Amino acid sequence: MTSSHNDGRAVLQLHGLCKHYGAGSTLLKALDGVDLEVAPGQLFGLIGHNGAGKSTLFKLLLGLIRPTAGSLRVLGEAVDGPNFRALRRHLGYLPENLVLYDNLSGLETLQFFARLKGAPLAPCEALLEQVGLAAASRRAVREYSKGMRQRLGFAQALLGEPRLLLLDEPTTGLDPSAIRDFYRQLDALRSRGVSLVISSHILAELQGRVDALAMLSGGRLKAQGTVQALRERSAMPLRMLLAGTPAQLDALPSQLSGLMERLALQREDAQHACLRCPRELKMPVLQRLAALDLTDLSLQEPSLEDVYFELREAA
Ligand SMILES: Nc1ncnc2c1ncn2[C@@H]1O[C@H](COP(=O)(O)OP(=O)(O)OP(=O)(O)O)[C@@H](O)[C@H]1O
Repeated sequence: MTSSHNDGRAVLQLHGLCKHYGAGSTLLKALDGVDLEVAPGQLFGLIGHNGAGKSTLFKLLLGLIRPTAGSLRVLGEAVDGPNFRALRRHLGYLPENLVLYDNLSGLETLQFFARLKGAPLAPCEALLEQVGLAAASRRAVREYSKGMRQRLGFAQALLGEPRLLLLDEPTTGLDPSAIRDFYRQLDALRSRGVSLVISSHILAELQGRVDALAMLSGGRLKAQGTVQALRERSAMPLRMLLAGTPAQLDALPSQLSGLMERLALQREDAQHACLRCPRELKMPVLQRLAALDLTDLSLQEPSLEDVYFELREAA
C-alpha cells in the first residue's frame, strides 16, 4: 500500500506504542502503551505536562527514534517499513528547539533546509513572505527575535508542501497577533487538506481551534476526543451566571429545592449569582429557572484547562 492510497484513512495509527529509556532502577517510560488514531484533514492537539511524552511521540512519528514496542503508521505507512523514507518528504516538522545557524540569513537558512529535504528552492522567498519575514529575509538569523526565529522554523516545516505537519509547541515566543496569524495559516492549510498535529501548553489557545486532541500524562494516553467530548467525560460542572432582581435571586434556593444538594449557588451581589451545576442536571435546572423570569442567564462550559486538571487527577 502506498501513501497515496491513504485518502480517508487515519493519518496516524498508533498501537501499544512504547518508548522506554534505561533499564532496572533507571527505567523511564517516556511512552507506555499508547493507542491513538488521528483522522485526516484535522487540526489535532497534543497536550500534557512537561515530560509527558509529546516530543518523544513526534520523534517516533518521524522515524528519528525507534519504539521499544508497538506499531505506528504515518499516512498509512509503517514507520519501520520500506516506503517510509519516501514518505518523509510529505511530512513537515517544527521541533521544539530548532537549531539555526546564526550567520546565515533567513533566506539562506530556508534554502539550506530545502536542500536537506530535497525540496525545490524556488518557493523559499514566497514562504518567508507567507510567515511575515519577507522584509527580514536577508538579515542574519542572529539578529532575529525569538518570534522571528519561530516563524522561520514554521516556514522550514512548510517546505515541500507537506501533507502532514507535526508542530511541537509552535507558538512559543509569538505575540498575540502573531499567534492569531499563525492559526489562520493553519486553517488555510487544513482547508487545502493538510493534516496538522500540534502540541502546546497554552490550552486556552487550543480550546476553540482543534478538531480533537489527545492528553498524555506520564507517557500514557489519559483522554482523547473533541474538546466537548473531554468536557463531558470529566465531571466538571457547568457554570450558570444569573442576573435578576434581589427577590428573584432570593427565591433561587426554593425554586431549585430537591436539586440544591447537587448544586453550588453563590451570590455575587444583589443582582447576580453563580450556579455550578452537574451537566446531567442542566435541563431540569434550566426548566426551573425559566419559571423565575430572570433578567439574564449565561452558560459557561468548563475551560480546557479546567478539564485538563480534572482528567489528570482522575485514575
Ligand atoms: N534521550 C532520552 N534519554 C532519556 N530520557 C529521555 C530522552 N528523551 C526524553 N526522555 C525522557 O522522556 C520523558 C518524555 O520527554 P518528552 O521530551 O517527550 O516530554 P514532553 O511532553 O515533550 O515535555 P515538554 O512539555 O517539557 O517539552 C521525559 O521524562 C524525558 O526526560
